[in-house]
Parts: sequence; C-alpha cells; structure tokens
Amino acid sequence: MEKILFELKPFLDTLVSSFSAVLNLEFTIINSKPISRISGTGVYESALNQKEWKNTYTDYVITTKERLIVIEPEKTYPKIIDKVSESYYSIILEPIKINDDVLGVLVIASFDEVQQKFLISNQDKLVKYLKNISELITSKILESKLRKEIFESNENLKEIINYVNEGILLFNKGTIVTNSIAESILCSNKVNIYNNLIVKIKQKIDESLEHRSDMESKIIEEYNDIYFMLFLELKFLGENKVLVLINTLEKIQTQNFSNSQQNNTFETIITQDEKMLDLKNKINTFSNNDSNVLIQGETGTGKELFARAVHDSSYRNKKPFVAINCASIPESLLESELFGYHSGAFTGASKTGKVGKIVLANNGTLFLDEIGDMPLYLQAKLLRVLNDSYVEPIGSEKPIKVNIRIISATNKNLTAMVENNEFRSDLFFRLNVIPMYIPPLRERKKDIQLLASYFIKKYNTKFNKNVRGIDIDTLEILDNYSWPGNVRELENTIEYAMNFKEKGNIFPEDLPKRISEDKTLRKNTFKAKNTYTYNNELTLKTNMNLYEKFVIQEQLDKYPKPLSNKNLMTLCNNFNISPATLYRKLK
Ligand SMILES: Nc1ncnc2c1ncn2[C@@H]1O[C@H](COP(=O)(O)OP(=O)(O)OP(=O)(O)O)[C@@H](O)[C@H]1O
Repeated sequence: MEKILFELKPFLDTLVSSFSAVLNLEFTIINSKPISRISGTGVYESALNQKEWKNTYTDYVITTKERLIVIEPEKTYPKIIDKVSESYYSIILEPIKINDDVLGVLVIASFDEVQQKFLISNQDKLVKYLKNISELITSKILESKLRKEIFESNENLKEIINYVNEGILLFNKGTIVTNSIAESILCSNKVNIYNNLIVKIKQKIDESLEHRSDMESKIIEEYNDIYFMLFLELKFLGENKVLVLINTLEKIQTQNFSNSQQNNTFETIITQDEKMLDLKNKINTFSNNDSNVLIQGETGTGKELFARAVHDSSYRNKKPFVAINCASIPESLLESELFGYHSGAFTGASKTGKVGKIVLANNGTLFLDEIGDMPLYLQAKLLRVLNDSYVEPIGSEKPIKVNIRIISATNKNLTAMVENNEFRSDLFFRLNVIPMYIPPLRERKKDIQLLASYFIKKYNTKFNKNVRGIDIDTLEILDNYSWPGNVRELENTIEYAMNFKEKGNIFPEDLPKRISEDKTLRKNTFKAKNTYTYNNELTLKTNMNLYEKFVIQEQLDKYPKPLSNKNLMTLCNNFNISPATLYRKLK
C-alpha cells in the first residue's frame, strides 16, 4: 500500500501535466511513506530527486493530515523552509487519504506574481479542484488494489480448479478464470470461436446472477456453416460469483437441430367434435406440468399435431421440439439417432461424433413417434434416461445431464404389447402419465366437412386458386368413406382434387378413384348392414384375410376407445385367439 502511488505514476504524470497546462500553475504529487516526489511540473520537475523533506509544507501536511493554504509563506509559516525555490508566492496542499492514512500530498503552487494573483482569486475553486483530484486518485488506488486482490485470488483459484477433472469457468467479481480442461474444450476445434463462446457464456452468467439461481443451458455457435454446441451447468455461488461447468463442444449438423415449429399449433387443430374439443381444452390444464404424455390413435389422426400443441402451450415452447419416428429409422441407427455417439465410438462413426435427439431436445420436448416400434433393448436405455436424467452417448463415459419432457405416440395397442412382453411395463407407466386418445376420422363425421373446407382454403392460398367448396354428392362420399388414413388422407384427397380445379365446387369425379368408387361399396355396405363384399381383383386368400380383418374390426368398433384390457381379453376369448394374433390379423 505504501508504494501504491508509484504504481500509478503514468496516470499521475498525465494528470499533473494536463492540469498544469490548463491552469498555468505548478503541480506536484508527493508520496508520503517514504516521502518522495512522484511527479511534478516546472521547478518541481527538476526537483524530482529531492532528498531533504524536514520542515517542508509537505512534511507539515503529512503530519497534520489536513489541507494547508499558504498565501504569504514568510509571514504565515516563517519556520518552514522549502528547498524547492526561494521564490514561493502562494501554495495549496491537499492530502491524498484512504481512511485516516495519508498516502501522499497533492500540491499547487505559484512562483510569480501572475500565478499568485490567479491562485488567490480562484482559491475556493482550486481547493475544490484539488479535493476532487485527490478523491479521483484515491478511487484509482482502491480500484487497482481490488484488481490486484482479485488477480491474486483468481491465481489461487486457478491453481485449485486445475485439479478438478472437469471443464470449469469461474466468474469472480468481473473476471473469468478457466481451468486447463475448460480451455482445451473451448479451443478444441481449432476454430476461432473461443471469443464468441466466452461472450455467450458471460451472457448466461449474467442470467444466473440476475436470477440468483443455478441454471442449465446450451450455447450454439456457428462457424463456417458448422454448428457447435456447448452444454453449461451454472452454479450461483453468491454475490458476483458463478461457477460454470462445461462439457465437450459437440459438432452438429444444421438439420439435426430442432425441427420445432414457431406457430402455435393449438390454433391449427380443426375440430367440432365434442371429444376432440374436450382433448384440446385439456391441453392447457396439463401442458405446464412436465408430465409425460402418451398419444394413441390411428395413423394420420393428428397425434403429432397434438404433441406440438402440448409443447407450444407449455413453458418449454421457446426450446426445441425434436421429433423422431422410431419406425422409420432402421433399428441399428435408432440408438445413435436417439443417444448420439462420441467421436470414433464405432467403425463408421463420424470423427466429430453426433449429438443425439435426446440431448438436442434438452429443456424442450422429445416426440417419440411410433414408440411401439422401439426395440426392447432401447426401451431399457430410454428408461434409464427417464430415471436418472442423464444420457450417455455411445462410446462416451461422460453422461450428459438432460431435462426433457417426452411425448410419445403410437397407433399400436401398447397395453396389449405390455401383456405380450413386447413393451416394457415400467417404461409404459413412465410414458403414459397423461394418456390421450385421438378418435379416428370415421368416428367424428362432423369434422369431415369442416376439415375439407379448411383444406380447400389452405390450398386456394397455396395454389392461388378460387375453389368454392364441396358439392353435396361429394360430401356424401366423403362422409361414407372409412378414411383409413384419417385426416392425412382427407388432406391429400382435397389437395389432389384441387390440382385439377380452378374454381367452383369439388364434384365426385374430381376425387381420386379409390374414394369416388368406394361410394357404391360403402353405400351398399351400409344397406347390407356391414357385410364384406368380395373383391374379384384380389386373390381368394387376400379376400379371406380382409374378411377376417373386417370381422375383427367390426367387433372391435363396438368397444370404447382406447380399448381396455378387460375388453381386449373378452374379444380375444370370443375369437379364441391371443391378443398378439388379433393385432397381427388387424395389420
Ligand atoms: N384436427 C386437425 N386439424 C388440422 N389438420 C390436422 C388435424 N389432424 C391432423 N391434421 C393434419 O393431418 C396430417 C397428419 O397429422 P399428424 O402427422 O399429426 O398425424 P399422426 O397421427 O401423427 O400420424 P402418424 O401416426 O402417421 O405419424 C398433418 O398434416 C396434420 O397437420
């Protein structure tokens, strides 16, 4: 502390010379212990090496710790001998103090009559001026002291955190200290994204400081069209201190990152069916609760649309909605798609590794479509993620912490699959916290016309057409058709028809043959009270299979959906077949 003013010499030199130039008076700054001149202008500059300080004004101020104003030196303090010059006219001395310690003295002096006149007539102003400069120097000293302390404590911290076997950044009162592992992670890709990452990490630190809480977050940084993702765990340690743990910097492909939809899908669920409206209304009551949701329903009924609506209505809606279809990805790839892998985890693995969908969905929603097609060994792995909230990429020993909500969907009867040991019961219970069942379109006929009109509007805009609506005969066909592909099939049908129309109504002949020709079949079917009509174009065996399917479906339709276990067993007993055979025959 004693020599701290010397450390500020460049700053004090600038201060002294600039004030002297403006005010046309002489300035000097003297250190108190040891007493020695640090900086000075005019005669003071040539007296920088002054050795004798006894009986000087400076000595007097250091002793009394008070400001001194001397207008007529000889008369006021005859005993004080100042060695700098014989021609002192007037002088003002201001102590530089921290608490009660005098660190130095700030001096303004006049050495001729003109300067003295100026000093006397501006005495009050100059005193104020000196006081301000003294305070400025004091704050500068305190700041530099603080910086030094922080530097020292940061050096100590750095030594400590270097022992930790994890990437650590420690934010301590304005500075970030990193350990060597963090540095190697942040520079690992030898690309110039280090600075950008640090800026973004600092933003996350600010968030943690503002909320005074721990946080988990991820940073995506783009460089040369390649995306890098860094996962952070922030621990709020108290006032101005945050500890940041970082994991490996993952390289990801653009298309892998979130296929989330910005619009609120809630509004795009078109329905006037009571059951559907009830389902839609329920979304808002549970969407924020993080409970897993299992959506059951036939293909094309809108399961994904509902899943997105749950995500969009939840607080997770600013985070990714990541969808994966377990049936459309070969079993061998599903594991790496879901869990990701570490660089070089297996033969053929990309050198940079791959971020799995589970990790991509962190803090957001993971939509597992066709969950019934997930192989048993992956079901076990997924269950571990749900139980521990950690995911272990293939070939990595470092688990990554994740916070995801899972919405799964299936058109299979998972209850029956559980009973046949084709689906793990423990996973089923974890996924099926909130069950949702979407009825097929043929069970909500009211929606057919509404949806058809909605799709006409959509494709009028898309194709720039002016189709008015649906002819009454067409509507009858649409009403009577069984819609095995549900809403998706209806939308495709309208899209098909609109390709060939400019304006007016959609007539039966505008529909795909498969549907317009089904009219007679359906009508006859209804008249004949649900009988199967033999199809000459198909083989006997196919007709037999279809008839079997028809009979089973007819019985199945009599029970409420989703099918309860009890009803399933009754049905199977009646047919004298196992649930597995029943589902095989329905395929
Ligand atoms: N109620 C609805 N209102 C508007 N569009 C709908 C509705 N239901 C479904 N759709 C549309 O139908 C198509 C199929 O919906 P979606 O993909 O959500 O069905 P799904 O049940 O998940 O199908 P799959 O089981 O084959 O994956 C989508 O284009 C969707 O936007």
